[in-house]
Amino acid sequence: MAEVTGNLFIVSAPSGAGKSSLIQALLAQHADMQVSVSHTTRAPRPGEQNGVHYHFVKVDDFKARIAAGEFLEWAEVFGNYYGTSRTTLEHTLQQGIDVFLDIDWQGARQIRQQLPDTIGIFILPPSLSVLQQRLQSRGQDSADIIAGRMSKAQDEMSHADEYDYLIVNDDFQQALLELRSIVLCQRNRLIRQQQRQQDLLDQLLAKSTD
Ligand SMILES: Nc1ncnc2c1ncn2[C@@H]1O[C@H](COP(=O)(O)OP(=O)(O)OP(=O)(O)O)[C@@H](O)[C@H]1O
Ligand SMILES: Nc1nc2c(ncn2[C@@H]2O[C@H](COP(=O)(O)O)[C@@H](O)[C@H]2O)c(=O)[nH]1
Repeated sequence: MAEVTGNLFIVSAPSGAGKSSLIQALLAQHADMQVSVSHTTRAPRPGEQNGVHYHFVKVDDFKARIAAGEFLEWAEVFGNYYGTSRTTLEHTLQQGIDVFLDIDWQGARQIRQQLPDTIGIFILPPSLSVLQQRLQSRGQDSADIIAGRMSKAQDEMSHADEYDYLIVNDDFQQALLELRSIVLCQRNRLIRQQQRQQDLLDQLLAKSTD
């Protein structure tokens, strides 16, 4: 039996809609899934650890990695660079591990062009005022940064129709249940599909040796 590769899930949302919280809550229930740790030129927030939340790098370092083709996707978001390491992601998927990318719509487009089987999930806030309250109550960004992120929220949401699934994150537990259902259904589908392909291959090989 051939090895089953992992599923790749992209989760996007306007800043503060709750995508990181939802992914972390799902991973707490499924230790066999992982979230990709991006590189960023953004300064760490209080409590953020290098290599855990992000790989924090300088702009020159990030640009050198772009030039070396290290990123499967990268984008400038809210004035900082963010990118996904190609080799780390490929290695994790090859081990059969499902991976989440917490990335913006620009990165999602780049991934879809290269890996069309990727499953895209877009998280919507119940309203813009709730989004603003969440950014404020998170208590990690200045008023200026929150204003900048709010000004980009509608632009990010205008790309929601490029994704396979939409989840409105109003009640957190309900949204988590929806995310979990999508992920588990897709996982079962991929396992069945890969098993069918393997069965077909086995039959062809058996015939050719008859
Ligand atoms: N359903 C919910 N109800 C109330 N608060 C929520 C809900 N979902 C998330 N939050 C809170 O909203 C804040 C923003 O959530 P989170 O950091 O997960 O957003 P995000 O989409 O990952 O943002 P960013 O793109 O800026 O990283 C956090 O303080 C989180 O605890
Ligand atoms: N295209 C990419 N976007 C990314 C990546 N990592 C994070 N992000 C997105 O940036 C914003 C801001 O994140 P924050 O941690 O500063 O709040 C958010 O929309 C993330 O999804 C990436 O590797 N590529």
